Amino acid sequence: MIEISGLSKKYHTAQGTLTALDNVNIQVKEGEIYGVIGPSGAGKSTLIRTLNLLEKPDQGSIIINGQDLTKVTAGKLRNNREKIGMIFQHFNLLTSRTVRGNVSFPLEIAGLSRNKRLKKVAYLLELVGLTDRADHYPAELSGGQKQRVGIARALANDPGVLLSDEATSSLDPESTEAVLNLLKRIRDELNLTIILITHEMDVIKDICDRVAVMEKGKIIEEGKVIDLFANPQQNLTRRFIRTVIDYNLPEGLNNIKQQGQLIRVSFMGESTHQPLISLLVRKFHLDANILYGRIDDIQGIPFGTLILDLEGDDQSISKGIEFLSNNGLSLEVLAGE
Ligand SMILES: Nc1ncnc2c1ncn2[C@@H]1O[C@H](COP(=O)(O)OP(=O)(O)OP(=O)(O)O)[C@@H](O)[C@H]1O
Repeated sequence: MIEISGLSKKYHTAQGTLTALDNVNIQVKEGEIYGVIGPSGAGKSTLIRTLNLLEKPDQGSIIINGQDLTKVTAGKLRNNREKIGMIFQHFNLLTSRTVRGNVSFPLEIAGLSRNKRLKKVAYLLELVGLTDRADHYPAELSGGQKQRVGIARALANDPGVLLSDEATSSLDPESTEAVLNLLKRIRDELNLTIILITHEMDVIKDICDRVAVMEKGKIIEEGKVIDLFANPQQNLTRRFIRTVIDYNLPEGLNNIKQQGQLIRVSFMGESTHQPLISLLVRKFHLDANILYGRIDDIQGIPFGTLILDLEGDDQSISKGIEFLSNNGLSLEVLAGE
């Protein structure tokens, strides 16, 4: 369990004081993949650097398994760092070492015997599917393979926590999928806790259990990924969601003469199995014209979006909207007559 409480960090520059982290509170459960998403400058890297013990926060605590990392003395820093693995956007591999040499490096620093190192490296390369590349140099690998070396190296000292800093941002879609699948697999096999920072909502949608949305150093929204998709509260969250699920009315439909009240309905899981729209029409004597609809898949859960043009008297429309809302659908009124 990771408990980040009241974390704050200011930078004092010639231009003035900049608040990079502003009272950040996050709890991550063991074995969870927790995403932090935000635009450039939101404070994501600063958050990772404080978790990584590369920077001290001005205030707050980071408690991992009962120990407050912000209170760790210099002598114990290395021990604690070993328990937190890290992977990077640009891999940070040693170009003059082979794949084997790169994965072996943290074990050499930890003082493991040659025999033990060889065994451990062989196990790690097997785990990430790179046994046949052991004697290659980083320059001879694809981006996805380089990141898998980075993952093997990060796992060398058996960390309980893995920090991922934009680890798929410079990869093509196929390699991104392979790396994300690998992260999911090692989480399952090793019961790792993963904190992942990204500016890509696709990554959050694919592998995160929960997510925090960051803006200007603050967490502005937080929750289960599926709940955030179904019912985003903040404009920034909606903007991120629209990068993966574009639920705006397609352009060609913008000119259609709307007859009644336009609403966007989002539904997921159980509610996709109920005939709520036909119930709405029958119960409240409304006409519902479906202008647009799509069903996406979020981590195996169907997530649907419909844009309806509801026609009827005002009171029936209000009651109908209430009915949909009471039945677990998330609604947004787009425009009225
Ligand atoms: N060492 C530093 N000195 C001064 N200001 C800094 C320093 N590091 C970060 N900042 C500032 O703190 C704010 C948060 O930066 P941070 O790098 O954490 O954001 P980010 O969300 O990771 O952005 P990006 O996605 O572009 O990497 C920014 O306004 C940045 O300019």
